[in-house]
Amino acid sequence: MPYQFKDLENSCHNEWRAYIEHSFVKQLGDATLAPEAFQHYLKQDYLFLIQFARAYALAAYKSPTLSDLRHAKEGLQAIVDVELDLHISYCKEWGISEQELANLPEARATLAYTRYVLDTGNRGDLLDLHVALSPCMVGYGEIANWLNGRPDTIRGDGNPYDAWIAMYESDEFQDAMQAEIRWLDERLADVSPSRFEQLTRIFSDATRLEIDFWEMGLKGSD
Ligand SMILES: Cc1ncc(CN)c(N)n1
Repeated sequence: MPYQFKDLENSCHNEWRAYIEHSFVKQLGDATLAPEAFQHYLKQDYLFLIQFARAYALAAYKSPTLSDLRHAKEGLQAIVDVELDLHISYCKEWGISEQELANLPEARATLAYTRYVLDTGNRGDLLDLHVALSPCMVGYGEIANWLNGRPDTIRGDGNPYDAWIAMYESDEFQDAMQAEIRWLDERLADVSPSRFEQLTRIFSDATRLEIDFWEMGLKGSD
């Protein structure tokens, strides 16, 4: 049976569910999240997105074919033109200026996650890098869908975090997520069991680092 992206999720089912259904996510959905926790998360996420844009640029550099290059360009564009733009205007609404964002120090959880992905991409090939990027791209789309299916989730004006959910349920983000899954499904179909084993380690590491990112937001850790 050829491997698929779903097999990566299944290989670390507990960590994946702990990431998708984290308390930070639940509180964001039912509007009980402390505003300070959200603001801390937003600031660090700006720094995170800048490093992730670099990782997509690295994917472009590592692309052997025009189609891989286009895929990397779409990932970079989704972060720079869609997510970061929305993020900056969203931060303004939460009282965080672009100037403040530009001068922030990175929290340890941000450093650990982003440098892990960049290092994995530098050491490995394009598939290693995309597997390391996938909990970010696929996870947030899945989180928006999971929140929408949860009875406790509040949508609309009654939830100050509604715009955050809207960003990740948007067609643009969901399309980018599906494109990433398709790209991975095509590549994973050809890998051997031992190669798949190596990739599950990368996927599990990146998923655990996503969990740490939520924890950093909840605890306000630097
Ligand atoms: C930490 C984190 N992970 C994922 C995403 C979604 N691109 C994000 N904005 N921030």
